[in-house]
Amino acid sequence: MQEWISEEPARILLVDDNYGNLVSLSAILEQDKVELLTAQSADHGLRLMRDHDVDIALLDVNMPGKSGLEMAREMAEDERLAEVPILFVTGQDHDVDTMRQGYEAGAWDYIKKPIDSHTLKRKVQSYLTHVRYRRALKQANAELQTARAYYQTVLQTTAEGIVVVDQRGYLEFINDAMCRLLRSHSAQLLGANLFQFVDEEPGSHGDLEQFRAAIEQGRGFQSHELRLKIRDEHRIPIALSCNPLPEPRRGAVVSILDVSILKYMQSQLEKQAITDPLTGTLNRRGLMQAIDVALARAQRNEQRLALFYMDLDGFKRVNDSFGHEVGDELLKRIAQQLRLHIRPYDTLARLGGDEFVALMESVDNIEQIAKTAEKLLEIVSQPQVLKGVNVNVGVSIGIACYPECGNSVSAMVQSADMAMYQAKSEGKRQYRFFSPEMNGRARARLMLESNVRKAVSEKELRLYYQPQIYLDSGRLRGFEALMRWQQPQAGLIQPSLFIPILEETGLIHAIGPWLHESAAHQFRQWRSQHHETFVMSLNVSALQFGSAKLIDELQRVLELTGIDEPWLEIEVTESALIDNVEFAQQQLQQLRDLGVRIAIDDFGTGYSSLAYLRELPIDTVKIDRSFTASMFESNKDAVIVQTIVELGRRLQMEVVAEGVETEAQLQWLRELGCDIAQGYWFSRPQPPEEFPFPYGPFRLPASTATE
Ligand SMILES: Nc1nc2c(ncn2[C@@H]2O[C@H](COP(=O)(O)O[C@H]3[C@@H](O)[C@H](n4cnc5c(=O)[nH]c(N)nc54)O[C@@H]3COP(=O)(O)O)[C@@H](O)[C@H]2O)c(=O)[nH]1
Repeated sequence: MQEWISEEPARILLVDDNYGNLVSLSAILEQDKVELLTAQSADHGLRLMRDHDVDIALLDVNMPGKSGLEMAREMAEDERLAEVPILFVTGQDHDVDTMRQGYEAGAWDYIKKPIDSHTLKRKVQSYLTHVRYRRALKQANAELQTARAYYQTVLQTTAEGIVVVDQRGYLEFINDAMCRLLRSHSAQLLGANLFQFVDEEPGSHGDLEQFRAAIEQGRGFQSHELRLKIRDEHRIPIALSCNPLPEPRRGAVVSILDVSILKYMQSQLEKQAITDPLTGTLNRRGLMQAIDVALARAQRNEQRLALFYMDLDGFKRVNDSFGHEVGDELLKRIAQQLRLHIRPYDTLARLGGDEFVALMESVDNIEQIAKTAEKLLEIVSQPQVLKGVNVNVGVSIGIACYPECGNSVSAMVQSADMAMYQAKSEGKRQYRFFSPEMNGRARARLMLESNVRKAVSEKELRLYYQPQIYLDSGRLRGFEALMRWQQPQAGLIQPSLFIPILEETGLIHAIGPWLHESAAHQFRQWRSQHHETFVMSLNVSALQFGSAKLIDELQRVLELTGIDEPWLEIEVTESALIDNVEFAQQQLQQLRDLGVRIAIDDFGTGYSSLAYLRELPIDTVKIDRSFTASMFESNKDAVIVQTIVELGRRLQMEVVAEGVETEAQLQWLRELGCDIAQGYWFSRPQPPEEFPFPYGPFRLPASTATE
């Protein structure tokens, strides 16, 4: 039998009180893919329909009891059965009214007996197809509803504002997040134009126009430079992304994210990157940016700019004496006071340590700048009480001006730095304007500095020795070791030229061990040839004296020589002691405990405080050679020399007169009772091989040698 249904299986209900009709209908419709349900009454048919999903029902119109029409009406009232197509099978010609009643009851069609099998099959197949389409449509519709609900949920619950706009920017859809961002309702917003809510960040590169063009031309676009205007009250930064709608729709989907927090965090990070955490002023990086901007502005407006480079004087002493907490407090206090005394729009920065920079824009003339510098000097020099202690520092200021000092950030900073250095080296607590000569000096210094570094690494430094002689006997008291630089091209270089550089670069610490060892080695060699003990004096600068390593270093040297005599003497200047008397006292005592003798160098040129002669463990006082040189010309200098000699005698300290060049000086010092002399009259400082050992005694002028 040829199959008349080519699609899915179908379930067909046949209802007829006549069993024969049921059999013949079944015979026509029967085939593999069809399941036939038969009933001989309407009620039975209804039961079957409630128990099974029926695709189509063929009902006899006239049946005893409940008719086909009544069954159809009952089906219409049942939601599940109402959609099942009904074909009335009838044996009579019905009038129009009866037919209409049938259709009203739910009939889809009529089929007349005797039944033409071909017509029946075609009709049944056509209604089955219809049923399937309807079911598929329903299914698709249900799926669509689900998808819609899904996307609706996504759209409405996302934190991103999402809108759909037409090509001119009019809003066609707006999600809840976007309504919340704009603090409005979708009903109020739909139909409005998106561009009335968007503007651009100052300094943006035309992002608003590009966004408008992208919407009009159906292109994608992204920006982080746009802002959302909220009720014309304020603006929030947004990240915006737009994508064109798929064809044939015109317009775009725009997603908008509030990035206020992100931008705030970003700005905080940027702020931190340019701020000094201790004082809250700008740091070096911030300052460089500020100078850059200020220079551009000054160029544009043809105005003068002044950069004040400030380095505190005596800050290290505060830190060493009172601790870092007080040091930090002082830096904070100074920053506050500087801020109060510069104009609100001027820039203040700390470059780390005790260096501050103030940048002043639109300054009219040099006098105004000088007045400001004087004010800054005065502010910083004010005594402060911090954590219960009195603190006093000063400041050295270097000033560089635009346009005089060039138009680059580095030129300005370097010039001000050089001028500050000049102010420091000329006595501190003052200000200096940068001058081109400073530049030349700075270059020369830089060259010298690199050469000094080379001198250390290439071992070009030497020790020369100058003898010290007892004035009563002419015997050798000892030697002062003096450093020299044997420069291959320039020859012998005096220490006043290179020792300051060794100190500023910290190289003095690197050469310390070599220097001490060389002197000790020399002493041991000479001591083995000399019949009496003598002293070896080493110069120790303020920086070396302040080093915590000095004691260990000298102990090592003493152990190295293994000579159990008080042979080692160190010469320190008054300024090295006066900087921190408490520390000096401890340091000197430790040296004394090691058996090291202490000499005060250049006595009379510094503070000459009698109190420290009493409090500090001092063995020797050296009269500065400037007094020796002028004691015959200046009565005052003669009195000073006489007083120092007298003081030494009374305090039981040895007195060494430096710079003795003439016999007359020698004679007079002997008459005064000065113990020891050192100077060219005996010998210039010389390399060790120039001294014959045993050395001395010196034959002193006859008239006085006998006294
Ligand atoms: N920290 C260190 N400082 C050192 C070291 N070596 C030297 N120095 C210091 O350098 C300063 C200059 O020293 P120098 O040029 O060697 O001058 C010394 C003598 O040459 C000079 N002198 C000695 N006698 C005379 C004289 O009769 N006339 C005259 N015009 N000059 C003379 O005096 C200097 C010795 O001075 P002083 O040290 O004060 O005793 C100098 O201050 C050294 O301290 C070093 O290794 N480390």
